[in-house]
Amino acid sequence: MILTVTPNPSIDRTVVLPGTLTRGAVHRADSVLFQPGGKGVNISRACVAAGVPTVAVLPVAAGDAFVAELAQLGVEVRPAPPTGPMRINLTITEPDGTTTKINTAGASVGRSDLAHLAEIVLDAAASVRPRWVVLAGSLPPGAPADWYAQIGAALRSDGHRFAIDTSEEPLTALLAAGGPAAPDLIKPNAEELASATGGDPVLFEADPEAAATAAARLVGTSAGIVLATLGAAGAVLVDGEGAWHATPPPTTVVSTVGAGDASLCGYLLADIRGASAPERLATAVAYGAAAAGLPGTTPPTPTDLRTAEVRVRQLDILSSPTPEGTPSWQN
Ligand SMILES: O=P(O)(O)OC[C@@]1(O)O[C@H](CO)[C@@H](O)[C@@H]1O
Repeated sequence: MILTVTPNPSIDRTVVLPGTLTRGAVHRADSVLFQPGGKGVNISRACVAAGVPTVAVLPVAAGDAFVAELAQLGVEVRPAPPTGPMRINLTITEPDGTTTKINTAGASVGRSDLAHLAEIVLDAAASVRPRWVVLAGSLPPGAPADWYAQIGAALRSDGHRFAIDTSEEPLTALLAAGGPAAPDLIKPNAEELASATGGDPVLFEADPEAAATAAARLVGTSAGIVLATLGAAGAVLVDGEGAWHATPPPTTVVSTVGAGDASLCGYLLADIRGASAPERLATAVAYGAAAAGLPGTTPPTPTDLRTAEVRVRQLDILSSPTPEGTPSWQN
């Protein structure tokens, strides 16, 4: 069972262009997709496709078509306030896989809405006893940047393991909080890793060792495990035992939307079945690559995966011991 929390869900509208996007020009679309979106929602959808039970907590009215559509896809939703209009996020894809995304802000929340959302998350976690709670995506306007840190600390004190995929201020606030609010797992992309560690995202995608070295600085202080996705360069995994890099199979990219969510989901699914760290990373990368090969925000199913073609290698970035003989991030 994986419990996902998406405080700022979206309807993902994807416009598929037959050619290259030109700023200022009029285009005619090949097709248009409308899909339920938001990072936690995408993870719940991938769980269902893999046959793993999931519950998705999100601010939405119980009678909303969004909930009905997710129910039809097999995702059980625990609705929470506020129930303002669901935001619509726009994706434009080009035939070569170039993906342009414009995300809107979402409905504003007040203090009591957030308290109610937190209560629903904690109640859901207490009733379904998930193997993982995933807190994912941006926070809606009006939410304090440290909302994830607050809910993370509450989940931790109730004995839950939680993973986080977020960006900008909520990520900064979470990493700064540390202590009981430190997540068991974070899944930054190259840009988020760079913003958290002061590095260069272009360098991280070109040099996975550099990405892993930066990620290692967060392990043990800001997070238990870092799974950093690096686009076409695959992903690196750094935990208390070591560091690994995995490259994806050759992939014809259709839409990169949700590839990071799929990677995180793949990692968690492999973790639940007791896989080793390199296997967890391989599954994450297979899921991310499969998602990138699918249109719009379409989560992969197990039949889309080419896990055997993922190449994993151990990185020796953690092998230089401190004088006491333990890697510095474990001190
Ligand atoms: O604005 P956020 O919350 O950061 O991201 C939202 C979003 O881009 O994330 C998913 C892909 O990861 C999409 O389904 C959705 O539109």
